[in-house]
Amino acid sequence: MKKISILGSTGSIGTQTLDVVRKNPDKFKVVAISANSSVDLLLEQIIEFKPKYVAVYDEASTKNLKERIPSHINIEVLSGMEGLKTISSLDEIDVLLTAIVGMIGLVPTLCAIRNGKAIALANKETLVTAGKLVMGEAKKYNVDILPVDSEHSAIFQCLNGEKNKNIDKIILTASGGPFRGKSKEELLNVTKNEALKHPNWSMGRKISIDSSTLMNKGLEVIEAKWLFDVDYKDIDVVVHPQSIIHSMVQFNDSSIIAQMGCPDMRLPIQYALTYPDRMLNDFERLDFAKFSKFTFEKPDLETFPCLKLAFDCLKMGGTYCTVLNAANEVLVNEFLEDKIGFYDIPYYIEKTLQAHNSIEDPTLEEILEVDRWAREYVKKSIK
Ligand SMILES: NC(=O)C1=CN([C@@H]2O[C@H](COP(=O)(O)OP(=O)(O)OC[C@H]3O[C@@H](n4cnc5c(N)ncnc54)[C@H](OP(=O)(O)O)[C@@H]3O)[C@@H](O)[C@H]2O)C=CC1
Ligand SMILES: CC(=O)[C@@H](O)[C@H](O)COP(=O)(O)O
Ligand SMILES: [Mn+2]
Repeated sequence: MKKISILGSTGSIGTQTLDVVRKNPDKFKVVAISANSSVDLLLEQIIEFKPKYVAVYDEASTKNLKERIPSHINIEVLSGMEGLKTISSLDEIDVLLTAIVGMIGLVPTLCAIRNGKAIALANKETLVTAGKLVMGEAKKYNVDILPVDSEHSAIFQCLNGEKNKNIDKIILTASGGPFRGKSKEELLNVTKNEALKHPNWSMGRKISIDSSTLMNKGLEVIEAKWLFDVDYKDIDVVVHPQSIIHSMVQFNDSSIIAQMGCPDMRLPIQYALTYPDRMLNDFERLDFAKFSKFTFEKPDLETFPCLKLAFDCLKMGGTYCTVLNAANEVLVNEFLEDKIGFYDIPYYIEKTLQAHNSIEDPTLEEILEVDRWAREYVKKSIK
């Protein structure tokens, strides 16, 4: 029985994780759940999964939840960052599944690692903002970081039984998002509702906007660099609009191994929880006869500058990726609130990067400070 704590149980990845648990009650037990403020859904999850702990980040929502939990239910209710850290490092858990969105997941993830907990990592922003630090701590504490992101799970599966040094390159597939094939002129005035319509995946709002700008692929390039210890020059991005090949690895003998499947995040979630085993499930099987073609294209870096900015940040190193991530989090939020346009996202990210004095080998405190600086700089710039 694997005992799980979930950061962000109410979101897209969180609820799909609970679905995997629901189907396998003899294999998994949810010990702790958490959210920012989705009290109604937390209450339903508490009643169904009977966790021992719940952490709510938002203070008013914590109070609201406490008042509504039926008196016969025995559960410890925690609050704020301390609550997230506590449920990430509980003695009774085996794995922390990070389904929280944004770099707010960094500190609790580090806390879990330092307490020897395996990490099933969906929260890519944690590795984007502090990849070197997180992977260094994972090595020091001998902790597995098991990828949940579909592309990284695919690469992880392709590398199963292989030695990393034989990698020629990693080929990350991208759907191209809802605006694939459009020109810059056509995208100048797109709305958030258009940007939220991902062609193949149903996901949370932040990652959906990131997919529409191709920043998601940029964040994934950075995530891949840290997870698989490869140089940015050895990571290629190819647009594959069908999202059936989830990513590939080319080895030094020219052989390419790909991982495929129907687009369903429950598979990489399940694999991260059962690794190194596989587990029978009833998920849809891929029917090749249904596909008249699999297609591949080069990403359009002119129309989607965010992907190039991510490569540039990896190349420059230091704290540039921290700034990229922080600026992007603020700007995506502003776009979702209709306060800025689609192309303001790359414009203000670039402006913030240009104003940044990078720090080599930053400590956690320096990363948090750079993150704070970048957020403030962006907010002042767009006023
Ligand atoms: N969705 C997907 O298919 C994929 C997602 N990912 C990555 O997984 C992560 C989660 O994405 P997704 O599930 O789509 O996001 P959602 O927006 O659907 O869910 C986010 C979750 O995080 C919680 N949360 C947000 N802020 C806080 C906070 N301050 N404290 C505690 N909890 C918080 C939310 O709680 P509340 O409900 O209260 O707001 C919610 O449970 C992201 O990093 C994303 O990039 C990676 C691959 C695929
Ligand atoms: C499901 C998943 O892992 C997402 O990150 C997805 O890959 C988004 O698709 P694109 O960013 O390729 O549009
Ligand atoms: Mn992905």
